[in-house]
Amino acid sequence: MIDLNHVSLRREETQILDDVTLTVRKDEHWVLLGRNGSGKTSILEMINGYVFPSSGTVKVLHSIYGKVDVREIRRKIGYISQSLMDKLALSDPVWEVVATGEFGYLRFYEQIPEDLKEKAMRMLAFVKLEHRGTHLLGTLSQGERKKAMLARALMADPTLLIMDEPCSGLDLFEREQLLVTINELNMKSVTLFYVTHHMEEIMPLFTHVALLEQGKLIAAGPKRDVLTEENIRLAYNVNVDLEWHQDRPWIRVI
Ligand SMILES: Nc1ncnc2c1ncn2[C@@H]1O[C@H](COP(=O)(O)OP(=O)(O)OP(=O)(O)O)[C@@H](O)[C@H]1O
Repeated sequence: MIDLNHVSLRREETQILDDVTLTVRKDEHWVLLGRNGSGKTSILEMINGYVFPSSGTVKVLHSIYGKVDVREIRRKIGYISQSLMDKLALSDPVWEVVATGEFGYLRFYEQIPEDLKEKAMRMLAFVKLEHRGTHLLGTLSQGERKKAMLARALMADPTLLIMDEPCSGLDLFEREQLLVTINELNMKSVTLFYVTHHMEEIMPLFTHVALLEQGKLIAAGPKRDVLTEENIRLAYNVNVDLEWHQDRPWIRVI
């Protein structure tokens, strides 16, 4: 699904990524963790083909970037981020915003076919937001907007779904609701690549974790191997106690 092979990224004097090698296979769901400025967004932008490495190769969905039309690959990638959320039209009905995901548009300027509306409503039902379908996006709570964005990403039936801090800004209730919906994505044949600052968001469906520190991967692999108190101390320079509860990691700073 994703193959980063000895990837480095430099911008002027800054070494943003330093020899990152990471393989994400089908049927795995990954979480990328790391401190502010460790290079997480840079990795996501590389996977989306918006940024090219200074050295190394990026292979996504069996295609090596630089040798293919990245727009073709992007059609199979769902990307959920705050910057995308900021571009969606708050004055449009939710179902219409969701339907734009079919083509990757930001807005429709023509009549929308009825079958597309029905599909958008089905995606809204999957994220349990059908009852808000005819409301305007701007009237939804932050959590509902994130769910709408997830429904929009699912319209194109992505092979890979990248989520950049989808729970940021959500209260406990909204966050848990969104996480339950994300956990239900294991019913679909989509590979998840999820960035967060909060380890308790690592829901049971996630299988693997990668830990970045100052542009270097310090650990990557099955979640219980990577999420150790020692690795967390190395990545965050904080001593923690770690416990697993209902297959989610919970940490306590000590
Ligand atoms: N175009 C650029 N030119 C110079 N430095 C850059 C550029 N883009 C990113 N950086 C630097 O690279 C580092 C990694 O940035 P990146 O946004 O990938 O980190 P991040 O882990 O996503 O951070 P956060 O958790 O705060 O979102 C940061 O120090 C950032 O300032």
